[in-house]
Amino acid sequence: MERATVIVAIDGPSGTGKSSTSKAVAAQLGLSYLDTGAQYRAITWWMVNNGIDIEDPSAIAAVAGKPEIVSGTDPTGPTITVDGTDVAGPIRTQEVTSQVSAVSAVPEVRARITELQRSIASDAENGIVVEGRDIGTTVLPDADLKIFLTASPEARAARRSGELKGADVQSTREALLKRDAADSSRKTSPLAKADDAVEVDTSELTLQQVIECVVTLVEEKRAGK
Ligand SMILES: Nc1ncnc2c1ncn2[C@@H]1O[C@H](COP(=O)(O)OP(=O)(O)OP(=O)(O)O)[C@@H](O)[C@H]1O
Ligand SMILES: Nc1ccn([C@H]2C[C@H](O)[C@@H](COP(=O)(O)O)O2)c(=O)n1
Repeated sequence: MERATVIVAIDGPSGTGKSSTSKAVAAQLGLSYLDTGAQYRAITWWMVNNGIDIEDPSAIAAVAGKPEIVSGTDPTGPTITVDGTDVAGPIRTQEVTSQVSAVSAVPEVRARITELQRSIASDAENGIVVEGRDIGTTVLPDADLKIFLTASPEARAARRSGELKGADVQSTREALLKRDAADSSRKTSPLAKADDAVEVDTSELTLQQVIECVVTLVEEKRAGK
């Protein structure tokens, strides 16, 4: 029998296609969509804007509860605001990207954002696709379906360089690997594949093929297979 709601967790390193895949799958299946990386970027943006010393975890922890972060979960037009300000653009700057791993490693930040993520997921009436680094392992360990996307560093760097309009592939590759290493080695809920996640290597797949693969997995779950 087909189940009414479905919770899908999609994790993986940077540039493996989590956001593109999750948005498309959610739109196709009528589910909500949550980009948890955008939430960590938003809190990092707030820390930078408020002059918080990013090198000092206790300073970050002391103010982790202050910013109000609101995520819109329509996959065709996801939104993110901090204290009512639209930060969808500013959270993608190099300044934020280079500091987000340090901010997201602070346990008080993770506790705050994890609580927000669980609340958004439980409010999603038709189900939700939630993408990030620790969704299957920590945020939603009871998700109906867990996917772990991977891709070679070369494929990921080529994709990102294309997005950044010809940025140097080698330095893009190094920056990706540096962020992955920081995200995988932090003590609190590091980037990791859940034991029961389905791993999909996207290196040789088109985005459309990855989307079809995930849609099929969700439909099988919904059908109770
Ligand atoms: N299978 C694929 N083949 C080719 N390009 C892809 C594929 N999947 C995603 N892309 C492209 O790669 C880039 C990165 O994808 P996306 O932002 O979805 O990755 P991500 O895993 O969410 O990254 P991050 O964790 O850094 O936010 C985008 O330009 C996207 O269009
Ligand atoms: N569940 C998550 C999602 C993201 N992060 C951190 C680590 C990433 O480097 C950063 C930005 O994510 P992106 O926009 O690249 O997906 O946010 C995390 O710790 N946990």
